[in-house]
Amino acid sequence: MSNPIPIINLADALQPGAPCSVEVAQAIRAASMASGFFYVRNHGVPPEVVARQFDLARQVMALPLSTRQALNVYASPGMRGFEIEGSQTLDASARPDVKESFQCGMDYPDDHPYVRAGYHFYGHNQWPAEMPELPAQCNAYIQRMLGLTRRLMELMALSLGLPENYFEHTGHSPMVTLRMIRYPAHPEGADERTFGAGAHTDWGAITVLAQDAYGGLEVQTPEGDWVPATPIEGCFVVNLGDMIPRWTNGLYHSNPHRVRNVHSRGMPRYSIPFFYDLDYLARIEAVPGTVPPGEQPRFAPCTAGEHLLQMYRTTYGTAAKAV
Ligand SMILES: O=C(O)CCC(=O)C(=O)O
Ligand SMILES: [Fe+2]
Repeated sequence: MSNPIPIINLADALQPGAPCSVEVAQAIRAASMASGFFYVRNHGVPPEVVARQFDLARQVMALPLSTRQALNVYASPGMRGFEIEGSQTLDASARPDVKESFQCGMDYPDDHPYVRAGYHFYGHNQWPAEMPELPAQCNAYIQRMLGLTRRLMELMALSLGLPENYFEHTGHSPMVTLRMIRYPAHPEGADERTFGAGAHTDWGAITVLAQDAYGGLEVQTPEGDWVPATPIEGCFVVNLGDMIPRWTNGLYHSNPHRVRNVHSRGMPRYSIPFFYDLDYLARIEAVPGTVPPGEQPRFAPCTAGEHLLQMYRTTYGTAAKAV
């Protein structure tokens, strides 16, 4: 089957005002109105940067269970640290996810107003002492991803007929999560309710996913079929999170996706999603031109922080409610 997820070439659209920005924005609009998934190629992040992050993912997930348990996400107000296998159930009708991960975000200083206010997601990272270089290495990758997602937000604004900088104010102190996931081989004899990551939509604004060569990610099309998001060398998979349909009154989609590590011949699969989830206080309500005259917006306005907190509580169960 041909791959229905389009590939968008960012080469001549990486800078504000770049000559191909409008054409690229149109391609983003088409993909966003379909499944909300597309690949980006020539995205400006060198292959060696991505390869190094995969090396780190393998190393960090190979740390002893005792380290991973001591630094588990529940010990951190912002859900930073290790997710032990079975912690998260992305699809409430399925079994707990067969995956484990390490997640980190931006370390805002103690005197940052959001840290002082105790906003969720502005807590500190939990770093394993065994890998002293990890904080700087992850931070460098986060900065790369931030540059790319900010540009994608500009192209998204253009795609909606808005000024390129329309969303700029929503990204001042963003919530971001860098996640390095290890999927063990799909358990033999597993039933149909078993997934590496159960069917879910992402919750934030934009996700940029690096995946290894095995595949296993599937995306639901608007018709309801599941299609593979086959790995393509040099490309990231980009998908929209639920904040974008809220922002576009349902014009753009954040489609369900899921993972089963069934193509790796028994090897673990690694993936590295980067979630760009906006400023905690960013208000999310239908942007101009998306609500037909005489109609009411389909979604109640909310802040990005409120929306995200609700989703964490739903999928991590009661333990996350305590944080
Ligand atoms: O591992 C993947 O390919 C996708 C992961 C994912 O969808 C997520 O973490 O939200
Ligand atoms: Fe996802």
